[in-house]
Amino acid sequence: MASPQAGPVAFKDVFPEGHDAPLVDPLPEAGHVGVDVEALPDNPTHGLRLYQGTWVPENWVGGMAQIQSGGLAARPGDVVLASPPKCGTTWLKALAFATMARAAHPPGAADHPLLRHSPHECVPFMEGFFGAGWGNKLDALPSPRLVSTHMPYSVLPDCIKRNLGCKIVCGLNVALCPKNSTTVSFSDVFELTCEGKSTCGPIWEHILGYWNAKAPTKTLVLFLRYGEMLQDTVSNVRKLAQFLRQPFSSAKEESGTAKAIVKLCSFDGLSGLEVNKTGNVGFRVRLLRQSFFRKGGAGDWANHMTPEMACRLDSVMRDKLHGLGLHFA
Ligand SMILES: Nc1ncnc2c1ncn2[C@@H]1O[C@H](COP(=O)(O)OS(=O)(=O)O)[C@@H](OP(=O)(O)O)[C@H]1O
Repeated sequence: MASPQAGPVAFKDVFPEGHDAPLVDPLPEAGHVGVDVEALPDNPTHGLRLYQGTWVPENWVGGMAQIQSGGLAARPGDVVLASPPKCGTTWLKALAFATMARAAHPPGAADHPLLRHSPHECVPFMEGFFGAGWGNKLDALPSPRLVSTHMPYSVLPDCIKRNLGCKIVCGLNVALCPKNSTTVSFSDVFELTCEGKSTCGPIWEHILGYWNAKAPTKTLVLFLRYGEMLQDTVSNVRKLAQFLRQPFSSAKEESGTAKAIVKLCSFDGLSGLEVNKTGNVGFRVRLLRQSFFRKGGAGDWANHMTPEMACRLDSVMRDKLHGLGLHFA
């Protein structure tokens, strides 16, 4: 079992060249991929393309294709955070990083990386890295690596799916309450979301892919649900630590360290930091705070959506995920 003392991830390993890396648009021209990419004609502003059955921003396609074509050599200890966009990725990144790196970076430390760097800097976004030509940086990271992706299971490379020790943590907000985050953050694309044309959608396919992968494959998949995490974050961090094979060693560690991790990664804690308001996430994002820390919590959808819209989206999700045993909040 990997011990936290083995020095799993540490900030310096993620960005070896430090925080001063220039802003790089991770999205080079996708056109060079050529195959299997169709324009989404009625949504030109969002620039989504259909890539292998998934709607993705044009500038992620190149990175995805590189990962699929052998760019990434998965290793047994790799941990992949796989969540649809706007479903709690930032929080999941912070919690997983703080948990895995707790030996190198105790969560209460005054110089903890998450106080100086965005969670998106601490956990590299795979397709963005490859798209920006930084794939070799992931190669250089020591095991166990912690990376993130918005790719659905169907698009993930086989080396991750078949690697006995690879672990996937899937953040699930939408399965319980799709109207909460995705469509609020992207409220102008409500209709398209209902049709499945949302970033890395159809969103139900994203959920189904990882959900169905749990049983038959050897890949280890853990689902964490945003709503449940809001209700009892400490228990979910305990579950996460166990899944990562870095369980808290004692009740004392659990009550101290786990609670410190939760505090460090809380919405109020992270969103108030200067780095998360104006900082550099390693790639170009306009309106940083609005993108990753808009409101937090559950239920804000009611301020952005009519009851009819909410009902429609619930009904679409219920219909698509029928029989999975996933309940709606
Ligand atoms: N620490 C913490 N705790 C609880 N909730 C948090 C946290 N950090 C981010 N968020 C909320 O997550 C929403 C953004 O989703 P993502 O992080 O998945 O966005 S992204 O895909 O990485 O762009 C977005 O939700 P909304 O505010 O409803 O838009 C964020 O507020």
